[in-house]
Amino acid sequence: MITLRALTKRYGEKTVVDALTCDVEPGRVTGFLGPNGAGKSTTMRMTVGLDHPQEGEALVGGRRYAELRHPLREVGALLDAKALHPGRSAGKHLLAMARSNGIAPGRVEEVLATVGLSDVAGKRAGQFSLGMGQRLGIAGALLGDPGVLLFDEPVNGLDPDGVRWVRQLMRSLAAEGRTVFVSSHLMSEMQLTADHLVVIGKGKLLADAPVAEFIAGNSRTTVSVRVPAAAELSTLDARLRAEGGLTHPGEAGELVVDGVDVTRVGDLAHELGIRLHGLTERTASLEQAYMELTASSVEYGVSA
Ligand SMILES: Nc1ncnc2c1ncn2[C@@H]1O[C@H](COP(=O)(O)OP(=O)(O)OP(=O)(O)O)[C@@H](O)[C@H]1O
Repeated sequence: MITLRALTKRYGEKTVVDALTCDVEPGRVTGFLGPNGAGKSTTMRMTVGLDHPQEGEALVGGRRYAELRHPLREVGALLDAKALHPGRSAGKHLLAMARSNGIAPGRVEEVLATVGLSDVAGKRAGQFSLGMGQRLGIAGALLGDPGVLLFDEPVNGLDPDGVRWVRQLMRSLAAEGRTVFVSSHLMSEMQLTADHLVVIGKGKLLADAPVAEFIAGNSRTTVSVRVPAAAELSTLDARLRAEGGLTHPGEAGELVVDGVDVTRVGDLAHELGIRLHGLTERTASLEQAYMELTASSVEYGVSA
């Protein structure tokens, strides 16, 4: 479990993490979302003792990072996959990490196998592709078999196969009861990977909710209806508006209805004797819900 309590970080005049309070629970994948510069990496860095808050605290299993006796055995993190000694082999890099943290050297082979790098263990990290570097960073996070894991943009630079592999890894780590906190800008991927979301904007908490609840609470479900006869379409349109629905033309002659649920649209068409060629409920994606919520928190956006 990660506990953030009024966590606050300022750089000069700028507050980049602003009284952030939330719990990141074990046994599920928690996605950490927010526009560029929202303060995600800074929050993660403070959780693993690489940055220090001016106020508040970030706790791992109830303790500050500095108080953990064997930090890597309690919390693993992939923060900057490029922060490697380029001349050192993958195996030696992990062995050095194991030695300085009281982790059995045999664990190195295990994590190399987990991330699919066993065959290149002797290769210098500087010759690794972006994807291989990410895998090595993930191996480092897993080395101490910790109960809490943080991954900052783990799928950055990975091919589709690698992206799927990361998704399955995150899910299985959570299924083992670990705390998995992962930041990403890939909303479609987060929708598949995360159970729960923490969303921040300009350092402040914007949402802390299960994925389905977040989507439902920050977007609208619409109904798309297809009526082949133009006269019948306008009759149905008028009736839907009379019911308080908002309508507008969609793609390929469809009518998009907001504010009347799908069963009511079907029943009304039936009552009016109108023939339908399509009736579909359209649920918003995580991306749409996220854009809706964060629209006013985008720091580096291009104004329209
Ligand atoms: N060492 C530093 N000195 C000054 N400002 C910093 C420092 N580190 C981060 N910042 C600023 O803090 C803010 C938050 O940065 P952070 O990297 O935590 O955001 P992020 O949400 O991870 O963004 P991204 O999605 O772009 O990675 C940014 O405005 C950044 O410029």
